[in-house]
Amino acid sequence: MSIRKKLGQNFLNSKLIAKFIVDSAKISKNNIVYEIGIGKGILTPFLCEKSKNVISVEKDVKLYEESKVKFSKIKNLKIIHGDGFKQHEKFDIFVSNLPYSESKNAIQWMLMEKFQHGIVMVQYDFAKKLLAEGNERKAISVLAQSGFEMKILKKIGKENFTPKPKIDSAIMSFSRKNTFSKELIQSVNLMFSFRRKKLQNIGKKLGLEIKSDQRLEEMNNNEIIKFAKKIKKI
Ligand SMILES: C[S@@+](CC[C@H](N)C(=O)[O-])C[C@H]1O[C@@H](n2cnc3c(N)ncnc32)[C@H](O)[C@@H]1O
Repeated sequence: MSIRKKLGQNFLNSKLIAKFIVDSAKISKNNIVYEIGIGKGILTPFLCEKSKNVISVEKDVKLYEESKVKFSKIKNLKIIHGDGFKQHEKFDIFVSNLPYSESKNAIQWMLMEKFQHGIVMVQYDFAKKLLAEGNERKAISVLAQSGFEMKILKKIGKENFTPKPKIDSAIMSFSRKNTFSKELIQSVNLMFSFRRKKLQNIGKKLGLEIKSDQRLEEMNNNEIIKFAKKIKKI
């Protein structure tokens, strides 16, 4: 697979949309903003104008080097070469046009972090999956809905990216409700791997005695998280 595909390098080509993203992030002069994937840097200078500091991480060494040169005069910007999901930086607001190849990981990472709100671009279909209800829910929908208040702010046509991807995107807002541990996230994923099973059968598989013939798909998000906390202990 090419680096471009592996790292989800479809760059936003509209300054108007970049400004919309930055305005939606409701940044003030005492905020530290964290960006994953500086790319060609369409968001970054606008983020720097509004905030106290911006930390931007880029995995592609070529793009990292280019942006170091391009933005050498911006004093409140720190650019890091590496994996944005493996840094230990403190920040208030998360902003990213996410590499699509990492959407699910990114949401799981966001759930474990402590920031209050974020603006994130994802593929439109993935945004719909995050907001899915009832039977349509996946583990990631239950997790994201339990951790964040989420909204699609704007659908963005694929023509606004270079190179043009196959599908449209969506700008989403995320407001923190809960933070989750890695173990809890794993238990919810585990429960969904037994999707059609009754709770007592899921329990049996895990060596737990649970007296309930309720099925996962009949449970609301709170009930699923409560059950996941119970099995997390094993
Ligand atoms: C969809 S592009 C967005 C780039 C730019 N922010 C924009 O809006 O045009 C995703 C960027 O994330 C970078 N990237 C992919 N995975 C990454 C990771 N794990 N950590 C940091 N950067 C990553 C890619 O190299 C690419 O520059």
